[in-house]
Amino acid sequence: MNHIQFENGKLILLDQRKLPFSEEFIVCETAEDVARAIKDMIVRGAPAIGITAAYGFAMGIKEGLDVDDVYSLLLNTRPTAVNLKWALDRMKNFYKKAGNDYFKLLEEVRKIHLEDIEINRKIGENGADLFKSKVSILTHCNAGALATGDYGTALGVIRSLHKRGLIKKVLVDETRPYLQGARLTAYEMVKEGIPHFVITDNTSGLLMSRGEVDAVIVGADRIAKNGDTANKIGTFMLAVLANYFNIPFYIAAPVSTFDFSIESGNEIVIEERGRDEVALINGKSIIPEKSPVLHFGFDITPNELITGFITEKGVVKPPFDLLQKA
Ligand SMILES: CSC[C@@H](O)[C@@H](O)C(=O)COP(=O)(O)O
Repeated sequence: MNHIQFENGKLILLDQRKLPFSEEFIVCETAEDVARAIKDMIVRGAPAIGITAAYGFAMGIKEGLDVDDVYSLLLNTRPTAVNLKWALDRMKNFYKKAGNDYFKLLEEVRKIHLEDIEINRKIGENGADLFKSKVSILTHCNAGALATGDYGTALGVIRSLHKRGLIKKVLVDETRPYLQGARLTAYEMVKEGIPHFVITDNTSGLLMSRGEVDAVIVGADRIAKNGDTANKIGTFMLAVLANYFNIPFYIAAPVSTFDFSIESGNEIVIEERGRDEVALINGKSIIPEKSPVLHFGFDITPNELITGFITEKGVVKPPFDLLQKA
């Protein structure tokens, strides 16, 4: 998937707001453009925004911006996904050693980008090892190639399972209101020829009660030291349902999504977004003009509802000692 490309000093991003109906690209020429692209969700998904911000950092330094200014410009775009801070911290530390040598900075960004793809393949294989027969997997939001450097985390596991001939079907939550599932995950499933059904967000209980779901696998935006996990709004409800029906519930995420500086999910800032995303469908209001909305982008799933964390270092549970070793 060529959704994040860097050519001749410009960052070219596939405009994910337009998918699946048109594949249009946006060209970012400055760090400011990159920050806007993250804020406006032209690119989204925790690892993908980290990679994008790292390109923006290198571009900002080339423009002659102050290092702290470019760091905070990019960091203040979206609050919940910790991969953004992880990538910017790595770039800032690298800058301290390499100085403003743009080509060296760019090399480091490409490293981050390629490493992420490699990590996702490992996550995919580690996750696929959990299953020995054909399974139906339910997923929420888009934790796919589009949300990462490529291949995906939760969808990485699904891709690896599919290669092994072990996917019966993927149940794709539409993921209101931004419809990352209906628009983006379904788009990836079609491209890969993976059998799937798009379902409304309120269908999972019925399917679980009928034995139609063997496991739930989703991505994450930030995982606290105790395993509490922030992911797309609606993830928590799925975890509660899965627990009720005794269905394994997995988080698939790279080590860069773990935030060992916070003890629990209470410390995670949850993004709140504008009214229009909830109130409008295709530009038309579906609610009374006077109704306000509550629109949280993410929720926190408590660690006790999570069967395991599928990472590039293996499938783990808290305490995450193994992940904290270099
Ligand atoms: C591998 S992506 C993991 C998460 O970032 C994903 O599940 C998610 O919640 C994305 O939210 P988004 O608001 O689309 O950026």
